[in-house]
Order: sequence, then C-alpha cells, then structure tokens
Amino acid sequence: MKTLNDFDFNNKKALIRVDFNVPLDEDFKVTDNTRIVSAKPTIIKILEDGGSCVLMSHLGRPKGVQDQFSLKHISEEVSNVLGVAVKTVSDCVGKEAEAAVEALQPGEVLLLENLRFYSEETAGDEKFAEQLSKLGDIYVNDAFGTAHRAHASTTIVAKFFPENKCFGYLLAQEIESIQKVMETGEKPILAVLGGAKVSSKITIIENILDKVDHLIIGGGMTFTFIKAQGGKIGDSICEDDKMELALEILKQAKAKNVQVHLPVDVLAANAFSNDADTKVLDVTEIPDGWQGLDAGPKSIENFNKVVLESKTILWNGPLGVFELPTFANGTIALGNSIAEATKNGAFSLVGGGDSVAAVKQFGFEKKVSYVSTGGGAMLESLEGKTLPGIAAILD
Ligand SMILES: Nc1ncnc2c1ncn2[C@@H]1O[C@H](COP(=O)(O)OP(=O)(O)OP(=O)(O)O)[C@@H](O)[C@H]1O
Ligand SMILES: O=C(O)[C@H](O)COP(=O)(O)O
Repeated sequence: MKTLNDFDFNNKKALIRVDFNVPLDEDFKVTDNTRIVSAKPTIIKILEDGGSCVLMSHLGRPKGVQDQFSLKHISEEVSNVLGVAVKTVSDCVGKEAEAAVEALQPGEVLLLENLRFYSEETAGDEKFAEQLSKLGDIYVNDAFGTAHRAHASTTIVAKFFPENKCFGYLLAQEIESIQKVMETGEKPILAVLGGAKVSSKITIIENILDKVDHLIIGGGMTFTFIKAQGGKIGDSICEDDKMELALEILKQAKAKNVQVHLPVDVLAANAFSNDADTKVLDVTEIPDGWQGLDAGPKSIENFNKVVLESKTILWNGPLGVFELPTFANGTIALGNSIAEATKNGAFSLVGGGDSVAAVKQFGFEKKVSYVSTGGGAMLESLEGKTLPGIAAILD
C-alpha cells in the first residue's frame, strides 16, 4: 500500500476527500475549525510538491440543494487556515466542476460544492463516483470523520484509482492512534467509558474487554450496573432492560482478568438542574427524588490512581453531566489525571463526540496525546469494525 509520501504530486491534481462537516453559527461562520486545521498538513504537502488540490466534502445532512449547507460558507475559513486562496465552484460533478478542475494550476486549491446535494453520494452510486473520479489524478482520503460511511466519495470512488490512492496524513494518524490503544499499546491499558447510556457502548465494551487491563465505567451508564447488582439508585438514569447485560459484562470482565472500576460515590441532585440541591451519596444508597449526576470525591480519587498507573489510556464519554458546571468536576478531574499520566509518558487517546467537546471546553486538548476528529467513525473503530473508507484504500 502506498502512503502520501510515496507520491510526487508535481503537476498532478489530487482529489482529496476531507471531512469539513464543521459547526456553523447563525451567520454561517465556522465555530470550530479543528477538522479544517487537521486536514492542512496533507494539503500543504501536495501544494509544496507542485500539485493542486481538489477538495470534496459534505456539510450536514441536506435534502437536495439547500443553500444553508453550501460549502461556500466555509471557503473563507479554509483559505484563512491554509494561508492560500481557495477557489469555489457551484457543483461537485459535471461540466462546471470539470472545467474548474481543468483550469486549476499547480499550487491552487479548489473546493467543490457539497457532495450531499446529490442523493447519489450517500447511496454510494457508482456512476456518481465515476464522475467524481474525473476530477483528479490521485485520490487521497483524509476524511476520518466520514470513514464509517460507504459513500461514493469516501469508498466507491477509490476503485477508479487502483494504483493512485492513499490515506492523507490525518487519516493515517487516526488509524495509528487507534492501533496504539487496541493492538500495540503498552500495558497496563485502561479504557474510561462514560456518557449517558450502556446501550450505545455495549459493542465497544465487549470489543475492548479483550484488549484492556482496567475499565473505568462512569457517567449515566453507572446506574444500570449498580441497580443490576442490587444498589439503590433513586431517580438516576437507568436502562432496566440492559441490567442483565451489565451483569454479563462484569462476568466476562472477571473471566478475562479485566479490573472494572465503578464509582463508589456520586454527587446527587434533587433535580436535573445546575441550581438543584446537591449532596454526596454512596452510589448504592441514592434515595428516591435524588439522581446521581457526577462522580463523587472518593470515586475521583480512585479513578485518579488507576489513571496514573496506566501506560495507555482510551477515554470515551464524560463522567457526569459536564454541560452543567455543578456536575462537571468529575470530568475535569479525569481530564487532569489523564493530562498528568500523559506528561509522565502514557499514550492517551480521546474519542467520541461529547468527550472531545469536554476536552476542548476544559482546555485538555494539548495535554493528551491525541484527540480524534471522528465521532461515529471513532466509536465504530472501537467496536472493532473495519471502516469502509479505510478498507477501500487498503484493497
Ligand atoms: N450521571 C448522568 N446522568 C445523566 N446524563 C449523564 C450522566 N453522566 C453523563 N451524562 C450525559 O452523557 C452525555 C454524553 O453521552 P454520550 O454517550 O453521547 O457520550 P460520548 O460517547 O462522548 O459521545 P458520542 O456518543 O457522541 O461519541 C452528556 O450529554 C452527559 O450530560
Ligand atoms: O460529523 C460526522 O460525524 C461526520 O462528518 C459524518 O457525518 P454523518 O453522520 O452525517 O454521516
């Protein structure tokens, strides 16, 4: 398999699938440009080789052509991040797009219009992929965030470039980070899984039980495990139909020699509100009318010890309702512990939508080893799935 560095892009046009599905405010200004910044090294390498870049992406989930999802809204931000003028075109296939690519000179960047203005994109339509394939000499996939979608631009198009396809630097780095945790990680390996529900994490838990030495379970998931073991959880969030599964997971963990760490205490509240009355309670002794919304001080201390003893750390999902400042302490404390472990030489990977949001909000982004740009793509990777966008390049 060829890497980006195996290609000389001099006088070549690179067709690059990026994931510029970035958040916009009501004035269509980009509010988080991480995904654009992350794609920059690949684009710059190609321009420095003397090539040109044809960037293709989706934005949102439009139904047909909808102006609010036009990529023209982000072209200025892309240009600012790259430090290069960015040309735009009002289509992503067909005569107009082809003419714009034809006119592109070495050192220039063209941003195509939103791929999802065509339903053929998400349908993985082969003819549409073939039309896209006319827009470049070499296909580069750097869209990790969309690598779990078998869409025309992420997967199908690769077959039209049998010899001329590769991952961009970002996608290669994402794959390497996951491998560092799931395959080559230095022991002891720890996974911290938080977030709201057990049901959305089951496959991940089952997959990682074969890889990790320690598993911290926190956040809303906690209470399904505690109730299943006979604890009183009051009004805390719980999935009753997953209690048997929770017990099964604990059994499997024991059989596989994985140490599971659950909170022993919680910060409970008498309402789901930042201004609610709060008290620290034993996690198995929460009375009706109260709900656990964050890890308690003893739990935080226990988790800190496990984190500091680990050499490889995966973090997915917050430890509490971090969006409300009253219940953000557990998540902040965990971030601090992971930052300290990282400083001491551990490898730490943060992935998943809400944990990445928490890491950014509390300023841990530069203090962990790697923050993934993928939400769903990261979760599916942790479930052990081979992502179609990755498989299409490896093929
Ligand atoms: N004790 C709790 N009670 C209720 N909700 C909680 C609790 N702890 C955490 N949460 C909520 O869980 C949500 C995050 O859950 P989710 O499973 O989506 O996390 P994630 O894995 O980081 O994100 P994603 O699934 O998007 O990758 C947050 O909105 C947070 O408020
Ligand atoms: O933001 C994401 O997770 C990716 O861009 C994929 O978007 P999608 O869930 O609409 O396919």
